[in-house]
Amino acid sequence: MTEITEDLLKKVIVKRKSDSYKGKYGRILLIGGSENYGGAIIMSTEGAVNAGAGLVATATHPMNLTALHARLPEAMFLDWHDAQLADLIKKMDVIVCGPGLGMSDLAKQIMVILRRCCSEKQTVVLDASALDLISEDKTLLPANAGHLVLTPHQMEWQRLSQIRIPFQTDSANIAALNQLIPDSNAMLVLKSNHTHVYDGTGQIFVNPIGNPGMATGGMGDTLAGIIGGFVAQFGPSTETVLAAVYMHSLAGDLLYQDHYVVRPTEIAKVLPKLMKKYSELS
Ligand SMILES: NC(=O)C1=CN([C@@H]2O[C@H](COP(=O)(O)OP(=O)(O)OC[C@H]3O[C@@H](n4cnc5c(N)ncnc54)[C@H](OP(=O)(O)O)[C@@H]3O)[C@@H](O)[C@H]2O)[C@@H](O)CC1
Ligand SMILES: Nc1ncnc2c1ncn2[C@@H]1O[C@H](COP(=O)(O)OP(=O)(O)O)[C@@H](O)[C@H]1O
Ligand SMILES: [Mg+2]
Repeated sequence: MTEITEDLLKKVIVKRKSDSYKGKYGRILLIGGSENYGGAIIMSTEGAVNAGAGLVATATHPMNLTALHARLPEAMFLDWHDAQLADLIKKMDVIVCGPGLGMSDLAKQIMVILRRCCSEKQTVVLDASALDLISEDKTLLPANAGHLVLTPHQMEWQRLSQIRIPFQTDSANIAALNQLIPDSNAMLVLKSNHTHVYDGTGQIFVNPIGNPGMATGGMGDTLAGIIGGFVAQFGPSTETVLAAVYMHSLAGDLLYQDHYVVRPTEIAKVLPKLMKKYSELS
């Protein structure tokens, strides 16, 4: 097992080249946010924008439009009922699906569209309801994606893997991941107070940082957006995902020094400054 270290941030977060434009930092689509869970996809989107994705679009329930744009005019919006969703998915480098998506028939249809439209050039990050929908119907897994990153908390992983929380050992988790997705391009980010990350080749990484101030609704939604934003601009490697996991907790620890509770939106807020610092050390 390998501990993720700060050095990885210096390696992954490189200085931006003068000779570049938004298209060089990745296109990302975030899908989620039903009537009751609009905040989830807004927090994910905030994670992706502040992590530096070049172009960000959000497909969500139309009632979230005003709130989304009030916080994030940087994000493009698509009504998730719109038939253009399929074409939009095809144009993206990264798709994050699940935060606040819910378990409705429409949510299932969206998963079917995602599975049909994603391709080997793309990374799909699956979180929250997307994982729960796959637990109910494994055929919804977007297996054609070039890279898949699953980000369950322990209960979501229990539903998906059928391994009860006390029995979620590294060896059991690796076996379940390989059974679910035989492709070595899949990663499992199993979130907890010490998140373990498994890549498809059997390597195990542990995140040694983070704090209980981060036990706040929306913290995982934000992480999914940060992972997506990192992959969009730094490429779909194991190191990129590990750096995103570490950066999320590092921001949390920084805030926890003088905050009793760490708000997910505050994590997103400090990202650009922290990323600047590490890019100058690279
Ligand atoms: N602002 C918004 O819009 C927000 C919207 N959100 C959206 O809500 C949707 C549902 O997601 P969810 O995570 O809230 O619910 P679910 O998957 O049922 O898990 C809770 C159950 O699992 C159990 N549990 C055991 N271990 C656990 C662990 N380590 N971590 C967490 N839970 C653990 C836990 O046990 P208990 O608390 O009862 O002890 C409980 O029984 C999803 O779409 C998400 O994106 C949220 O992100 C919040 C902010
Ligand atoms: N006690 C803790 N110590 C460190 N990190 C924590 C702790 N509690 C929660 N986290 C982090 O917060 C996030 C919670 O994710 P999740 O349960 O999916 O949140 P949500 O669905 O509400 O957005 C994970 O990244 C997890 O590692
Ligand atoms: Mg979650």
